[in-house]
Amino acid sequence: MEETSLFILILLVVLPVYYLVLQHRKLKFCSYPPGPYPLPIIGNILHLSSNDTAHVALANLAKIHGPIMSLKLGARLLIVGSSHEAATELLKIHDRVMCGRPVPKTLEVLGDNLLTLVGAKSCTENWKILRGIFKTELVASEVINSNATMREEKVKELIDLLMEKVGKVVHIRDLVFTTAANIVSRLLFSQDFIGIEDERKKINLVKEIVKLASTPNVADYFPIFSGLDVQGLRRNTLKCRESLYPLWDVIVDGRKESIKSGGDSCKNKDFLDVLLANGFSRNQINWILTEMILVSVDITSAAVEWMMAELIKNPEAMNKLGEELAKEIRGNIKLPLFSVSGNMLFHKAFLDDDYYHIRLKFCSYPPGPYPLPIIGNILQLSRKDTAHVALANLAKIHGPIMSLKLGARLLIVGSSHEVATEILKIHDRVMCGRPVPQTLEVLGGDLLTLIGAKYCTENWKILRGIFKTELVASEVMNSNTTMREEKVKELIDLFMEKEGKVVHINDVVYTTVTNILSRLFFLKDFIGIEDERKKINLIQEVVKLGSALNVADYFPIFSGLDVQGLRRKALKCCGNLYPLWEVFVDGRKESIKSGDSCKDKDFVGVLLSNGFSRNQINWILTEVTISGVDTTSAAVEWMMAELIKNPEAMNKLCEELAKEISGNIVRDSDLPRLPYLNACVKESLRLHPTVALVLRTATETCEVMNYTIPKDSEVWVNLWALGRDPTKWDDPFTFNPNRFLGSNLSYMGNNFEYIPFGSGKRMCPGLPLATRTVPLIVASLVHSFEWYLPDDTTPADLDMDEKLGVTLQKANPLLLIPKSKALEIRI
Ligand code: HEM
Repeated sequence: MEETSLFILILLVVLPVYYLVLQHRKLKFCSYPPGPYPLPIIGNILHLSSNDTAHVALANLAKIHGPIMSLKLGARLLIVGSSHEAATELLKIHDRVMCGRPVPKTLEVLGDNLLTLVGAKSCTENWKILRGIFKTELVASEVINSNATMREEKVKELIDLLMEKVGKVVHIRDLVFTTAANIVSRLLFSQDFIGIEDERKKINLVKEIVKLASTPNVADYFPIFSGLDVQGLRRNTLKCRESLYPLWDVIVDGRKESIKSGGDSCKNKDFLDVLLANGFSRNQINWILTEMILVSVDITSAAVEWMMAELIKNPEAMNKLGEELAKEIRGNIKLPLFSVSGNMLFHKAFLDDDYYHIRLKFCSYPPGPYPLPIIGNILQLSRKDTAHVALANLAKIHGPIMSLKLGARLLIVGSSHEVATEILKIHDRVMCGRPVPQTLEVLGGDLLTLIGAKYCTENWKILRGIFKTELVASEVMNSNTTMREEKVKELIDLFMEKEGKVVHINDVVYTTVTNILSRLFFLKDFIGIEDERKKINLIQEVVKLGSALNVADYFPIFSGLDVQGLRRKALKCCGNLYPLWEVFVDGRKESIKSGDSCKDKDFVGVLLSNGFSRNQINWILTEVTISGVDTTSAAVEWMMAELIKNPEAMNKLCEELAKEISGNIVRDSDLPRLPYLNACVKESLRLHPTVALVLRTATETCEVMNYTIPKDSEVWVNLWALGRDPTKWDDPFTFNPNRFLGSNLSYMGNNFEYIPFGSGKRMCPGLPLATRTVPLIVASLVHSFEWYLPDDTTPADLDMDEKLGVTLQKANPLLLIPKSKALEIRI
C-alpha cells in the first residue's frame, strides 16, 4: 500500500516537472521567434505582470528581442508582432490562418455554444452567419445613412447634458459611454439602453463585464486549473449576467408582444426584429446584445476620451479644429465643445486616479450688459412699461442678440430679423416654450391651456385644434360675419349717441371685441350696458396681474411664495370672474339639455359636449379673452391715433371708403376691396405691435447665431424693434401706409422683419379674427364719423407715449370727439 502511494506521489510531482522541462526544451530548440527567457511553469508572466501596461512592456521587450517575439504565458505560447512588417505577415499574408481568437474562459460561460462574433474561437459557419447579419443590419451604408438623424440626436442630448453642467467638472468617458451605448442600442432595438434614471447602474454593469473579461484568468494559461474558477471570475460574470439578461428580456418580450399584436407598421425593422424573425433563441439574443454592447461602447468612449485629452493637451490642434468647425458647420447642431474659437475655454486638464476630468468653462452666451450680482440686469429693465424700448437701445450697443440676467434667469433677446428667423423659424421646435408667470400658473394649474402652456404638450395641441376649428376656421369666420357686423353697428350707434362728446376709444372698443368673442363662445353678449365697467375691470385686472413682474419667477428663493400677493389677487379676481362666465355656461347647458339643437355649435357647446369641466371652461374663456381683447382693442386705438396724427392718411382712407362702400355700413365683404385700409392696419401694427415682445423659452439647449442658448432660458423677440429697424424700413418712425401698398409682406409670419402675430408653432391663433375685426371697426369708425381731438389739441400735439403690459397700450388713452358724417344710404 505504501509503495502504491509513493508511486502516485512520484507521478503527481515528477510527471508535471518532466512535462514542463520538455516544453521548456522544445521551446528552446524549435525555431520560434526570439523572446525573453521564460521561467519554469510561469514562463514570461512576470514580464507582463501589470496587465494595464502590458502593451508598453511588450513594446520595450520588442526593442530587445525584435519586432516578432515569442513568450510563454504559463503553458501558452504567445507570439507578439510589433512592426508593420510583422503586422502585414500576421494580419494580411496569414490572415486565413491567424483568424482565430483567444476567448477567455471567463467569457465562455456566457457565450459558449452560441452563435458569437467576438467570442468565436475560429471563423466557423455560425460566425459567418452572424457577421453577415451584423454587416447588413447594423453597418451597411444604407443603415448608417438612415440612422444619421438618430446619431445626431444622441450627440445633441450629450451636448445638452454638458450644457447643464457648464462650469462643473464632467467625466467625459462616462457621458460618452452613455451616448455610445444608446447609439448602439437604438440600432439594436430602437430604444435607449441607458436612461437618465439608470444613473450609473447599467454603465457599471457593462464595465464590470468588460473588466472581468479582460482580467487574466489562470485557467487560460495553466491547464491544471482548466474547468476551475479559482479567481471567481466566472462566478462573478454569471452574477453580472443575472443582472443584465433580465434587462434584455424586458426589451425582447416587449418586442415579441408588439409583433404579436400586429406591431408598429411605421417602425423600421431593427436588428432585434431580424434576430426574432430568424428564430434566434432568447439566450442567443441575450448573448448577441451583450457582446454588441461590450465590444462597441467601451472602445468608442475610450476613443473619444483620448481624442479630447489630446486636443486639450494640444491647444494649437484644438484651435485649428475649432476654426474648421466654425467655418464649416452651419445650423444648430454645432458641438459647443468646439464652439467658435475663444468662446469657450478649456481651463484645465488634469489626471485623477482613473480618468481625465476636464473642467469646462463656457462663455458662449450672447453678449449683453454686465449683470450685477444677484439682481443681474433687472435695473436696466426696471421700468417694465418701456422694457421694449430699453431693450432696443441696449441692442444698439450689444448687438441684435443679447443675453441679460433677470435675477437667476438667463434672458436672451433678439432684435433683428436675422435673429428672429433663427429663433422663430430655424429653432421653432426648440423655442416653442412659453415663460408662464407663477401668478398665472395658479389659475391655469393642471388645466388645458393655450397661452399658459409652458410646452407644446399634447393637451396644448388639442386645445389649439379646438380653438382653430371652433373659433377661427374660415367657415366659422364666414358664418359669423353678420354677428361681427352687428356688434360693430352697435358700436357705431353708441358713438352716434355720444356725438359731440369726448369718448374713450379703447373702452368702447373693448366692449365690442369682448362681445364678439363671447358671441362665439356662447352666442350672447358678455358685457351688457348695465354692467358698466365691472366686467371690463375684472378682465383687465387679470391681464395686469399676469403681466406684473413676479419676484418668484426670477429668484428661486421666493419660488412658491407670494410675497407680492399677486397669486392671491389673481385667485380673488378669478373668484369674481368665474361666476360671471358660469351664468352663461350654465345657460348653454340648459339649452343643450332642452334640445335646442340649432344652437349647439358654439365654442362652449363644443367644450361641454367634449366633457370639459366647469373649471376648465372658465379658464379657457378667461385666457382666450385676455389674449384676444386687449390686443385687438389696443390695435384699433393705435390705428385711430395714427390716423388722427396723420391727416393725409386719414383723408386718403376716407376717400377710399367713400369710393368703395355703397351705403353707410362697412361690411366684412368690403374689406378685400380696401387696400389702403389694409395698408393702414399693417403700418399701424408695424409701429405699434400690440404684442411688442414675443415671449418664448428654450425647451432644449441650442445655438442661435453661433451663441449658446441653454435649455430653459427665457427668449424674447422684440417685435417693436423689428418694426423700427432702419436697415429694413425707410424712414422707420414715420407712419406711411404707402409702404405696404403693393408689398407682399403678410401677417403670416414668413417675413421676419414683419411678424406682428409672431411666427411658428406658437404663432397667434387668433389672427384670422383679429385681421377681420380691426379693419372692420376702424373702417366703420372712419366712414361714419369725423373725429376731433378734445381741448383744441392739434394732431401734432397728440402724444404717442407707450405703456407695455402684456400688450403695448397707449399710455394716455385716446380721447376723441365723434361727429357724424350723416351719410346717405346709397343703394
Ligand atoms: C391685433 C390683434 C392681435 C395681435 C397683434 C396678436 C399677436 C399675438 C402674438 C405676437 C402672439 C405670440 C405669438 C408667438 O409666440 O409667436 C399671440 C399669441 C396668442 N394670441 Fe394673439 N394677437 C392678436 C389677437 C388675438 C385674438 C383676437 C385672439 C383670440 C381670439 C388671440 C389669441 C392668442 C392666443 C391664444 C395666443 C397664444 C398662442 C399659444 O401660445 O399657443 N390673439 N398673439
